[in-house]
Amino acid sequence: MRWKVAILTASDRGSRGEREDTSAQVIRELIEEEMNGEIIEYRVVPDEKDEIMAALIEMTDYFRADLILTTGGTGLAARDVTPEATLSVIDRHAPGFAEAMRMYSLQKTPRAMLSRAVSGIRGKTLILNLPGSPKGVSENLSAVIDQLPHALAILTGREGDHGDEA
Ligand SMILES: Nc1ncnc2c1ncn2[C@@H]1O[C@H](COP(=O)(O)OP(=O)(O)OP(=O)(O)O)[C@@H](O)[C@H]1O
Ligand SMILES: Nc1nc2c(c(=O)[nH]1)N[C@H]1C(S)=C(S)[C@@H](COP(=O)(O)O)O[C@H]1N2
Repeated sequence: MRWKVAILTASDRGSRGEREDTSAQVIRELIEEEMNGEIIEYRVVPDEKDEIMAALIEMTDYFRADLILTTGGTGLAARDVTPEATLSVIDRHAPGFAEAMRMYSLQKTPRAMLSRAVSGIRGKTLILNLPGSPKGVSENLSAVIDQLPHALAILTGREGDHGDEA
């Protein structure tokens, strides 16, 4: 059993096909190489709360992802609404992941404080927000990836390929 991971990119430019989604590629590489995860669904939506919510709900309730990683829309710009969409679909908060990512990221750049990323649980799916830039994605995901197999094992009641390693 490999962990089933979905990637959701929230980006106006990306949804118009105006930019290669290198941030999603960074997520895919880290998940496949560091966690032996399988990307089961990938979607790009504009920075619209309803569209982000709908994608998160489908990835959870229909695709049954163990983990959803979002990228983009966590900053202070008017159209950045990924955290609000996430908070609208979760049943339970799991703030430790976002806290750990911000703490680690602040050692890389003071700009990390601009990320409003949140983390929480819908059903048996863990949802983590990551920033939009490839560098932000890499640094934030690296901060928590070692703990994810253990976290997902507890959340889902299953063991992944790598079992309870952490
Ligand atoms: N999915 C992505 N792939 C590659 N680079 C990205 C992606 N999302 C954002 N970036 C880059 O990260 C930086 C900050 O992104 P920001 O969230 O402000 O995106 P934006 O381009 O202003 O808006 P949007 O992505 O919503 O159109 C920018 O340099 C942007 O090019
Ligand atoms: N580790 C890390 N975290 C980071 C960054 C980064 O380069 N590295 N960029 C920051 C910046 S500049 C912004 S604006 C916020 C939000 O990014 P987003 O609006 O693209 O989601 O993430 C922050 N978090």
